[in-house]
Amino acid sequence: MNTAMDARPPRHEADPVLTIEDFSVDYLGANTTHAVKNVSLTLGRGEILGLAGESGCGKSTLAYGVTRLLKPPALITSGSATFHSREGFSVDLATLGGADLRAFRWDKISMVFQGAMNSLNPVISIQAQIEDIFTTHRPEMKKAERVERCGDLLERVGVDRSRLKSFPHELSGGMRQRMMIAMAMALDPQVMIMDEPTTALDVVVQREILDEITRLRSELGFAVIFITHDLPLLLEISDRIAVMKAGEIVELNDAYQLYTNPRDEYTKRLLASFPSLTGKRGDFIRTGIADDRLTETDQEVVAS
Ligand SMILES: Nc1ncnc2c1ncn2[C@@H]1O[C@H](COP(=O)(O)OP(=O)(O)OP(=O)(O)O)[C@@H](O)[C@H]1O
Repeated sequence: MNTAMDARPPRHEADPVLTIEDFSVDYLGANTTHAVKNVSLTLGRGEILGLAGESGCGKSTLAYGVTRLLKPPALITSGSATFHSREGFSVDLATLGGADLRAFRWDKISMVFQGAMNSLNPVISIQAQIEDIFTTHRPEMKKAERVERCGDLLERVGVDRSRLKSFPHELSGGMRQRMMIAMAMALDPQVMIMDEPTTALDVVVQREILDEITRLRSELGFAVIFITHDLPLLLEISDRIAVMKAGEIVELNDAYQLYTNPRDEYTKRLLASFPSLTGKRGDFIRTGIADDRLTETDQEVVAS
């Protein structure tokens, strides 16, 4: 029976923060690659959307394309990406150029890329590197406030503020990646795109950072596009998951629905390729994070 609740559009449609429509990207050359083909999706405000799919299916190209970071031979051949600000305005990212686009990227949409922690400048202190974001984007901010904010940011991601004086080589990989996440959050963006942000880290550190991301998302309300080929990880942290294959989204659904009732053959194969997902359901719920997605019957299965 349809209730008033059922009639309501899903949250991501009712309150979108990013709308991607018919987005296509080619890499031009003797053998042109159609890396992203007519992708449409809507990211809801505060939502974690997982983007899964095997290596080379176009996940990163989509992320770089949407944020206009692609360089030739990449060419956006169709579509648009529109950001809907919580302040009430919408902007087609294609209409932004140069300084506007750079400002927009830190301010409204920020990114954490795989291996980004290795691109930190080794001879500049952590403080100076974070402070630089404020000096550039918030020039009116006073020095004392900048330093205070740098310390707050580090603490937000679980790094002691005394580390501000350290240099990148003095921090562990996990700490450096936390610092990248802190930097991406510096200007309170409404969307964060994370491309394999924890892949290079050991599983314990990876787990800590993922918990941190989900906690901060609840606290600060930003939306995340989380890209990885690690489907079990996505099932734990995502509200919805889009599965990509050969440049196209073949399935997009609520994470739990996708896990329990995959519709596309490729999604089924992807799920089956992770042994831990084919065992008892308790194997999949590696932490308590996803417990609230389970029905009572599922809870009994996990408990037994
Ligand atoms: N600079 C480039 N020039 C030509 N082709 C490219 C370039 N970068 C990526 N491609 C191709 O575009 C397709 C999509 O690649 P992309 O890196 O977006 O996939 P991905 O799903 O993010 O992979 P991974 O998980 O390995 O990062 C692949 O066929 C890849 O070979």
